[in-house]
Parts: sequence; structure tokens; C-alpha cells
Amino acid sequence: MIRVKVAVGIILRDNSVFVALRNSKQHQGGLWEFPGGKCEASESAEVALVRELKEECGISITECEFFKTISHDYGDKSVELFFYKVTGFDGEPVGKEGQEVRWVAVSDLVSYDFPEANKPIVVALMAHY
Ligand SMILES: Nc1nc2c([nH]c(=O)n2[C@@H]2O[C@H](COP(=O)(O)OP(=O)(O)OP(=O)(O)O)[C@@H](O)[C@H]2O)c(=O)[nH]1
Ligand SMILES: [Mg+2]
Repeated sequence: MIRVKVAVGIILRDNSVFVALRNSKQHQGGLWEFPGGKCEASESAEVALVRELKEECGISITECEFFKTISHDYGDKSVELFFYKVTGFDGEPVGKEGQEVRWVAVSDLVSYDFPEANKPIVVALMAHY
């Protein structure tokens, strides 16, 4: 099965994180996500992260830190997700592609439905905030 490499940004400010609702037509649609997307051929995860957050949220990253890698097989698709904590950025994040977005207190993340691969990330974040 093909495995896609994905760069994902956990955009943090104070004790809140910026989340977006995946369109119903997308893979894992109707679930909340941390913004990000597929790395292009021979593109590093960090370069893809900067590009995707600009495209999807309109921000320019000024400070980020690698957090965790998660590999997950959804059955129809296998993903390798590179999660980064984004702690500095220029601009105010919005849903540039029309997606519903929200700042959510990290302690409230448990109330949001994320794709299966994100579950260990949500648990790890909640343990630290
Ligand atoms: N962006 C993002 N993708 C995630 C997360 N968790 C997770 O399993 N994924 C999976 O990662 C894969 C790629 O993400 P994506 O659909 O955002 O890719 P993209 O922005 O390049 O989208 P496109 O295909 O519309 O161009 C999808 O299969 C998606 O289900 C997450 O928190 N954020
Ligand atoms: Mg995306």
C-alpha cells in the first residue's frame, strides 16, 4: 500500500490550539485536524509544514519544534505524520480554504473527534497543558 508523508502543525498560543474541520469529501472527513498536508516529492517535512500552513491558514511560521512521528494504517490509506509544535508565527490563522476553524483550550481537546492517528498526540498534549 502507498504510504503518504504528511506534515502537521500543532499551532499553540497560551493554552489553546488551532484546529480545523476536515471537509466531508476529504479522507477522514468530518473529523477535526491540526492543519497540514502531504509532503511533495523530495520535500522535507519542515518545508512542507511552512508551505501548508501558509496555504491553509495564511500564517508564516517563525518558531516551530518537532514533536512526534506517528505511522498509521487506515486500511484505505497509510500515513506517516510528522507533527510539529508551532509556537511562533506572523499573521492570524484563518480557514483559507473555507474550512471551519477554532481555537480550543488544550484541556478541551477531548471533546473533539480527531482521526485515529491523532489520538496519542491529543493524549500527549493534554498531559502537558
Ligand atoms: N492535515 C492533517 N492530516 C491528517 C491529520 N491526521 C491524519 O490522520 N491526517 C491524514 O493525513 C493525510 C494527508 O493530509 P491532507 O488531506 O491534509 O493533505 P493535503 O492538505 O495535501 O490535502 P489535499 O489532498 O486536499 O491536497 C490525510 O489522509 C489525513 O486523513 C491531521 O491532524 N492533520
Ligand atoms: Mg491539508
